[in-house]
Amino acid sequence: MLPSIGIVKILHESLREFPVRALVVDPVMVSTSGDVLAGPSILSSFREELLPMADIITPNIKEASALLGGMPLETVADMRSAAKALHAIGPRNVLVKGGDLPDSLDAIDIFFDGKDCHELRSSRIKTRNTHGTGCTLASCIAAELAKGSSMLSAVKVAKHYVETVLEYSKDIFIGNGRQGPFDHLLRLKNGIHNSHRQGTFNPSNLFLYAVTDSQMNKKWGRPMVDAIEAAIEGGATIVQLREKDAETREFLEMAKACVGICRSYGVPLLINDRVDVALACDADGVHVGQSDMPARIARTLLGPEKIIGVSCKTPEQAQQAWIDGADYIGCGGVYPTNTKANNPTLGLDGLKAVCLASKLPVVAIGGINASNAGSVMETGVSNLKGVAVVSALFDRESVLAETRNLHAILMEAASQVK
Ligand SMILES: Cc1ncc(COP(=O)(O)OP(=O)(O)O)c(N)n1
Ligand SMILES: Cc1nc(C(=O)O)sc1CCOP(=O)(O)O
Ligand SMILES: [Mg+2]
Repeated sequence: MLPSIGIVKILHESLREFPVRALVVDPVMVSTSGDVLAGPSILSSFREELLPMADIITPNIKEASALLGGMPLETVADMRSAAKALHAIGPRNVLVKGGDLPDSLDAIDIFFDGKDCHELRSSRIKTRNTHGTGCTLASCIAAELAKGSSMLSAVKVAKHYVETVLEYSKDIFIGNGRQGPFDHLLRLKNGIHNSHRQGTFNPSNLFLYAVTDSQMNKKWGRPMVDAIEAAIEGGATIVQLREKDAETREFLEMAKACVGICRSYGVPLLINDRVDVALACDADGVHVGQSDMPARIARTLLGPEKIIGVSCKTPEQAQQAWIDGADYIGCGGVYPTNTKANNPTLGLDGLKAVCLASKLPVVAIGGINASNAGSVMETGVSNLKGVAVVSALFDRESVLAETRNLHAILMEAASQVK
């Protein structure tokens, strides 16, 4: 809430001097309750100074109309035109919030990124407790961007959060006045933070990352589901189904069976390469490499809740993974491997360079086994969260024993680093 031209100017100068990673501008002028919070005198400084710097602006329809010189906004089509007109002023993305749109059963927002216009719908919750919804939405977008989400994904998560909290707090009665507040602590109170399916990705899941290989399991004469169950029993904290030879239908059937096993243990299951298979079996996410579907597109297809990992061998790729909205990076080959043909070896220095280039959690992969896993973990880079392993678990007689042993080694190394 910036009530004077002087304050807008100081903010503008400070942001030029100390640029931020992502600037979310909620041009607070008229509240949902109709109160005027910043007068028309500062409209031009908003337009000229703040809006062009913004990564996203989030006006409600009254604010969008005011910023556009009183343009009437009564329909979704008007909101689309307004989003485009506001984009022309300079912000990189625009979200026009239609919560106050008359005659609409849903709460419809229009998101425009300069190219595509998205209509984002959520159900309209009947409640008087709407105080602070706009501020919460903008803050949640900022928090999601800080965590590395793409813009559209951040907006979707924020909208979903506001909708969920409105529903949760719709019957609270406290205080006086026409509107009541809503209760942001829903997740804590409902224990949602304990469930990776409903919350966001937990980087500690990367600690012991088991990547399957059907050839190896065939060689040892065991079904894939048995191998996965043994790995989980031994301490695997996440599983990736990596099927390089299977036909789509066979892959999907296997994936469904593996989802069942992993879900019964509360361990996330990711699908390597195939976003379609991940969607079809409702896996927890995908892992994609530099020649697979780009993570940015996978995020659009899978939505904000699914886990997306990206293989990165260079600091540039690591920076891109963050921009694309990935949840974690798989970095390798740390050591030479026979499991993936022609895979370049980065060594521990290459691994460190990738870790330092990103805030995303990283899992190391490639030639890692019981004899070198400790050294990998002891590199001590704070965002290196674990190791991903194929042959050292699955090209062995006892998956259970190998996973247990590796888990113990990693626990020991992690305690040294602390
Ligand atoms: C955890 C993890 N890291 C890296 C990879 C390799 O992915 P990619 O480069 O796409 O190669 P393929 O595995 O698809 O051959 C991975 N699968 N998992
Ligand atoms: C699947 C994969 N990706 C790699 C990468 O460097 O991105 S190395 C690799 C194979 C890892 O198998 P193992 O644990 O048997 O060495
Ligand atoms: Mg791949």
